[in-house]
Amino acid sequence: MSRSFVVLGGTGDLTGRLLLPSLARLHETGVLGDESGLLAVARDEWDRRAYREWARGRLAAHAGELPEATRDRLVGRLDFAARDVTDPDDLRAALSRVDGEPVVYLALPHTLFRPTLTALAEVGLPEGARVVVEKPFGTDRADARVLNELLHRLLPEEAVFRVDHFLAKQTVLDVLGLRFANRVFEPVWNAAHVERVDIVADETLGLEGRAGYYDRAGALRDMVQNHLLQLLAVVAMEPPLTVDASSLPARKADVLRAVRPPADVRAASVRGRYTAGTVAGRAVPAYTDEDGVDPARQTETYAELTVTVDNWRWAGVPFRLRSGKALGAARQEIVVRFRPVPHLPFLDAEPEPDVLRLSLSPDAIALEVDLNGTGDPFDLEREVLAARMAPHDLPAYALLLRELLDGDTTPSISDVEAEESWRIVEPVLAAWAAGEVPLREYPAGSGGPAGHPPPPAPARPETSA
Ligand SMILES: NC(=O)C1=CN([C@@H]2O[C@H](COP(=O)(O)OP(=O)(O)OC[C@H]3O[C@@H](n4cnc5c(N)ncnc54)[C@H](OP(=O)(O)O)[C@@H]3O)[C@@H](O)[C@H]2O)C=CC1
Ligand SMILES: O=C1O[C@H](COP(=O)(O)O)[C@@H](O)[C@H](O)[C@H]1O
Repeated sequence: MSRSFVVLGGTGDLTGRLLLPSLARLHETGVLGDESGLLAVARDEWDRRAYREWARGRLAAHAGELPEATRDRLVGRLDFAARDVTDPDDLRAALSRVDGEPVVYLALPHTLFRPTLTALAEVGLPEGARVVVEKPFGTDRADARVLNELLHRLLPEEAVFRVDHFLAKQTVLDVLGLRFANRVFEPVWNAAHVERVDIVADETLGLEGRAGYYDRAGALRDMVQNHLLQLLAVVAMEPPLTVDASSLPARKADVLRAVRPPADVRAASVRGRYTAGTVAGRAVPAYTDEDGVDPARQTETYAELTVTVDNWRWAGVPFRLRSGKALGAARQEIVVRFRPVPHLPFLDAEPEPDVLRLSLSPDAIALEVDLNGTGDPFDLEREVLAARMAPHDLPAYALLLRELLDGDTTPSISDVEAEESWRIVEPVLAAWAAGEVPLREYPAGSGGPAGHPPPPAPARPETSA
């Protein structure tokens, strides 16, 4: 049976910047066979020719490394339907354009998942269909529950793919290898040896024309509720029996169940929004001056949250999650800080405890340790044992699309995880909405809201081990 790929939200930023380039790669490698139909759906009054022109431009901008002939082969296969996907008749008409088992990808603003799945449940899907839902999975926990019910009415859980592309990033996959394929880390991977964990996703990008989605999401829903909590889950989970769809999501779900939201949201969270500034020499307007932003929504572009994982392994260890837009420096990393040694046999020395940095961009791992220096043999000096990984053959989105086209849900978020993640952030969203935590302003290009510096930068430029 042939497969078709249907993107609902086929003119959006995600489709143009990440999905089309990934599809072009997969088409080239044969994962996406020539028999597969490719259909994009959005409300724009375009025809197939106009859509192909748009797609050609997106591919030139975001997949320039692929030969033009490769990009053109994908473009030549694209079909477009100008339809409202929340309308069952429109959706039925759009789906009737493809044959075979459809993979229906909801590349839509999160507020549209419910009306779209409701329409899809009315239209129905053929045997063998799959549904892919982007993040954040709904608007809150109640909405996520409804989404899960709608999905389960349509399909078995094995045919549902809740996307979190951070799970397909190389360093995140490397955390599994590092922890579970080596003897040295796991014995110290617990509260007895780890003092704190920082999970950071600082971006230099601003809104990038995405107000339609972002202004109703904000940094907490856009990054913390999903990507950063998934990183926390991968770092903190118990060893899975096997790295597969039955074990990995279940072990992550255990961690998320154990995460305790902060009792004092005011003390444990920071909420910020950028004002006008300069990022890497580029003038950035204030968030509130961006097209489509409604300042009355008080949407945050910076979110920070500290939680604990209340289980045997992690009791008492703070996990600080932080993400912001239009910051001065881009940084994506997981930083594991170890406790000091129980007794230091070096008189007068006050070394920093060990730090393990797992960098997602670029993909690199660095262990900062204290060694006897090159000068006085009994003095301590900070050294960095570092490894930088060559890029994966496939970028994260292409890897995810390959897995979902194969029907492997190992890197998917389970229904339980999706709902638990909302449970964790909901008290924070409620406190923020009630104005209990001030919305602090920070200039674009700065380090974030004043008084909340990022975790210390690496000890010194990395050298390859
Ligand atoms: N952009 C990114 O970097 C990333 C985005 N994501 C996720 O992807 C999803 C989409 O984000 P993004 O692409 O940025 O959002 P955009 O606002 O850029 O795109 C939304 C798309 O949905 C379409 N759409 C909206 N309403 C309807 C409707 N009723 N019927 C049919 N089509 C509709 C829009 O077209 P039109 O309005 O013309 O109908 C457009 O094609 C979000 O869930 C986001 O979290 C995930 C990772 C990265
Ligand atoms: O999901 C999202 O992720 C991107 C950051 O992902 P990256 O792979 O480019 O690091 C973020 O910019 C966007 O706001 C968010 O929707």
